[in-house]
Amino acid sequence: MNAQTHYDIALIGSGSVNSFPGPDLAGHSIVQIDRGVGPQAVFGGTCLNLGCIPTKMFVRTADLALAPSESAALGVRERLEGVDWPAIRDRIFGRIDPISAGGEEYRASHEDNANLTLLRGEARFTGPKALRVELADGTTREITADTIVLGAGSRPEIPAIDGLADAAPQTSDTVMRMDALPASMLILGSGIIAVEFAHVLDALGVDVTLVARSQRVLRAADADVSARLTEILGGRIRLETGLDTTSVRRTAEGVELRGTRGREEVVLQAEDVLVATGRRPNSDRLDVAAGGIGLADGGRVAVDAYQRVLDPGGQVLPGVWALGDISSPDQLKHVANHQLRIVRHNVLHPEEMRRSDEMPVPFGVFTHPQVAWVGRDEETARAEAERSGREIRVAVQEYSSIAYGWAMEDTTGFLKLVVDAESTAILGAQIIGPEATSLIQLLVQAMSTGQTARDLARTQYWIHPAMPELVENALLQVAD
Ligand SMILES: Cc1cc2nc3c(=O)[nH]c(=O)nc-3n(C[C@H](O)[C@H](O)[C@H](O)COP(=O)(O)OP(=O)(O)OC[C@H]3O[C@@H](n4cnc5c(N)ncnc54)[C@H](O)[C@@H]3O)c2cc1C
Ligand SMILES: NC(=O)c1ccc[n+]([C@@H]2O[C@H](COP(=O)([O-])OP(=O)(O)OC[C@H]3O[C@@H](n4cnc5c(N)ncnc54)[C@H](O)[C@@H]3O)[C@@H](O)[C@H]2O)c1
Repeated sequence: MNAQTHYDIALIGSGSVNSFPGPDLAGHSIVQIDRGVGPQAVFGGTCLNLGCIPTKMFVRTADLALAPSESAALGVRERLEGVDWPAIRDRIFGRIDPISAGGEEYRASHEDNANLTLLRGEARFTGPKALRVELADGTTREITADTIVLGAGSRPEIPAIDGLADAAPQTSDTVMRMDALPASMLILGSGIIAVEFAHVLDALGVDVTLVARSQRVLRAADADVSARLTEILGGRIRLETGLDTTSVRRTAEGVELRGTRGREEVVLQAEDVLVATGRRPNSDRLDVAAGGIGLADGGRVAVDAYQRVLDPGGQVLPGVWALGDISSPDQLKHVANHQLRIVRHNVLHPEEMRRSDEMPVPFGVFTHPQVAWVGRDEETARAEAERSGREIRVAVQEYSSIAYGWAMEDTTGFLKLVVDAESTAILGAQIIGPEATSLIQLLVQAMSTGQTARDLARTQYWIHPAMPELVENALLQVAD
């Protein structure tokens, strides 16, 4: 076993925490420990290699593949002549893989990183602020550090369903690099990953069946939005809602999923199965208990609003910080990036620390149509208003009521805006429809800067006839 090496700063991970080093830390000794993500244990974290970036490149491709089925309503006859899966996959990873490799090379050997040691392997706590790193070559290193920043992320959770793990299901870690598209795919789960991949695979010609325990997909969204998406996806793919999966088996033809709906037994078959039932934080792989670290719900590392790690008694563990999926209830890249900036600031300026929880967190779901939201849904806002004795106002604006909606011939999209009736403070907004993930940003900005619906509607020109008129018209409903 090697002697213990002490560093000023230990960083765990190469996703969001990879933005921690910088020229202003040149006088500090830093060790960055990274096991890598996915089957190839690649550098650079989930978003770049297995998450946001490749999925959205697939989604853009899928949107184009869907165009012929949508253009008919505008009097344009188009035909999809084919889908070249290897070309689609290799365009995407041909761009991403060199970025991952270049990022690793930069950390490992560029002079900018002369004060940084990169260890490719798995870190585990052996004591408070003490880590053992198992390197890829089987050797180990013992590390201690004054400051430890945990950015170890999360991984797909395979639920404890009879036979599922043995059936070697696809997950988001593997599905984007398949050798060939299957003819049919079962998707287990109905959250964000499930609805994004349902769109991608269906648009590329796969016969998709989505298996949901609940009656609606994307239940994290407002009930009306979730119901609308369920209706729309139900017109494109086979939706098996209200189904409790009891077993999954590999068969000679592919996979067989058995489940129950009430007293009815349901058997579904497909060439492959994709599991999208949530992601679990990697706190177990780090053995955080040995480091004296406390856990919050779902295996998350417990942190306070300054991203300081807490012990099991809720006390701050000095010098230990966490960010991103390992500690956050919102497993989103923009949240991880924001928390990275907060941690970096707080480590460098302990006398003027910043909180990480002062802005509303927006969600953008890149299915088809897109869904996005920020703040409260209608049901939550109503319940809160009832408790506080305040009143809310709700505006619903259909895309079909604005000029650009006519141009798009959109018949299903809408924005729902919830405001405080008196002040017109924006409490929440939900959008389902084209460019929802961009349109929501107007409302994210207003909520983050404290602009009311009245201010936002009346203190600027709104370009006519552009899509933001959807937002303007909803604001005008509540801004009198
Ligand atoms: C399919 C998919 C699509 C997504 N799309 C979006 C999207 O559109 N928008 C969005 O905002 N978010 C999206 N996300 C979520 C987003 O990818 C994550 O929230 C974000 O990447 C988390 O960043 P992180 O730095 O916390 O963790 P990661 O980027 O996962 O980094 C964790 C790092 O820790 C390392 N590590 C783990 N355990 C150890 C250990 N014991 N020792 C050493 N190293 C270790 C890993 O190698 C990795 O480098 C998506 C996720 C998935 C799976
Ligand atoms: N566009 C984006 O921002 C984006 C895209 C993809 C992923 N992500 C992040 O990744 C996280 C993980 O995504 P996800 O879709 O796996 O999780 P999720 O939490 O969005 O959805 C999980 C779904 O699986 C269901 N489920 C859980 N156990 C089940 C079981 N045994 N049988 C059937 N269904 C079961 C849940 O009811 C839920 O519908 C998301 O929470 C999100 O934060 C974000």
